[in-house]
Amino acid sequence: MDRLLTLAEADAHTASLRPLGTETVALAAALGRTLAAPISADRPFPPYRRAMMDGIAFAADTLPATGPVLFAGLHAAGDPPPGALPPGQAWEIMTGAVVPDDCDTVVPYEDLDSGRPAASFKKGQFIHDAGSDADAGAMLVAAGNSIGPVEIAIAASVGLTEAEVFRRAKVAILSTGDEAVPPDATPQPWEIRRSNGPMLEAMLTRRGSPIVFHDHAPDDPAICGRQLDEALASCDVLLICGGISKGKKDFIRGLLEERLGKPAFHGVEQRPGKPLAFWSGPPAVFALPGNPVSVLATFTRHVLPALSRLEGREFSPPRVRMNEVPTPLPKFSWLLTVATGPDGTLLARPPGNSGDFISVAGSCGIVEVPPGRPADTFDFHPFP
Ligand SMILES: Nc1nc2c(c(=O)[nH]1)N[C@H]1C(S)=C(S)[C@@H](COP(=O)(O)OP(=O)(O)OC[C@H]3O[C@@H](n4cnc5c(N)ncnc54)[C@H](O)[C@@H]3O)O[C@H]1N2
Ligand code: MOO
Repeated sequence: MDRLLTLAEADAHTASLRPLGTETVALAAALGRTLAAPISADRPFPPYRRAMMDGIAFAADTLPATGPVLFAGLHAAGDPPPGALPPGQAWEIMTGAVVPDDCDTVVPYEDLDSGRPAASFKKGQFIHDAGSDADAGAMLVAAGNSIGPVEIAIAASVGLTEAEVFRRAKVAILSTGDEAVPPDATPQPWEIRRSNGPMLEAMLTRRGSPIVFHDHAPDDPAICGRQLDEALASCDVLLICGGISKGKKDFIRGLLEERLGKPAFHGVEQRPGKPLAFWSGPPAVFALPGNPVSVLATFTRHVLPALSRLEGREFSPPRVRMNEVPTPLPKFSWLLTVATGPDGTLLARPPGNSGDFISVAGSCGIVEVPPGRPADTFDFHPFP
């Protein structure tokens, strides 16, 4: 490890990462991606005066003072505008139909009384005016926004079948350690089953990252070196877990230095996750400290924002309040695992130590507790 960096100093290094580029994909495949070109209105929204209720449409000033209103006919959604409405009469109109130019009011069926509008209606009611949501040519969604279901709806409504989006970062995972055997193996009493790889794969899958390589390296530098070469050749971001601290078998830094030179940093004033190392690449490499809660916390705090940046979107953590204000550590930032409490506030869910991932079951993210002095609000980094 080198001089320990503060979180802000570490962030300054990962801030050097730049978006990988853009591509055009089918609209359905754009879900979860970042928009690279704005979506603009091809016509006004709504494109015509839209009836908002099933009922009748008429010109309020022409209605006879008493008696039932005569219906001129039925005007449904999808019908072109009808001819002129005879004065004093009304169309039966359906939700989504064009309100004819010579009508100014819609009254729902349930507000009719003896065949005429109950007195309480207001002229102009239940009409969604053309262009009242957006003018033709207006930008509806700016580049840089995440594409969710609403953005898909907007894109479809302006006639897009494809979207220009930022490329996804291709991720490789290499976990390490002779003691960590596959989940389907029966471990010896001195062994454990691997959990870091499956956890990282789950996090990445949740956020839609393509995983192009996933393997486990033994504590053998020659074999591990070959695996590193294969991983580095296939990915935009390599995640290694374990083998990055001070142990006699922690040779990950040396192997990476042979290939990529000195790391941008190795060691951050944070708990858990102090031995985190980063090479800016390409490919960018994060060597995550092997303890499972360290992997969880460093991936969430450092890798997720870096993946967002490579994919064209800056992540800014929301500020949150905690159910109980945590006592800060004297010198290190605390990456504190939290869960959502029954009243919606965040509850601390700290592990016993950074090997204790059982205690953090049910957590939903980490809050960053700055060192030294107590705070009221905290940056929140949710899990994907
Ligand atoms: N002399 C020092 N020793 C340690 C320091 C230090 O500063 N000086 N830092 C400690 C901290 S903090 C951490 S975190 C760990 C990180 O060490 P490594 O990145 O080298 O990780 P490993 O030693 O390989 O493993 C640590 C721990 O995690 C378990 N592990 C590893 N891989 C997996 C996996 N795929 N699934 C589940 N569990 C895994 C491993 O068995 C170890 O128990 O170093 C401290 N030591
Ligand atoms: O800080 Mo290490 O990441 O706790 O065990």
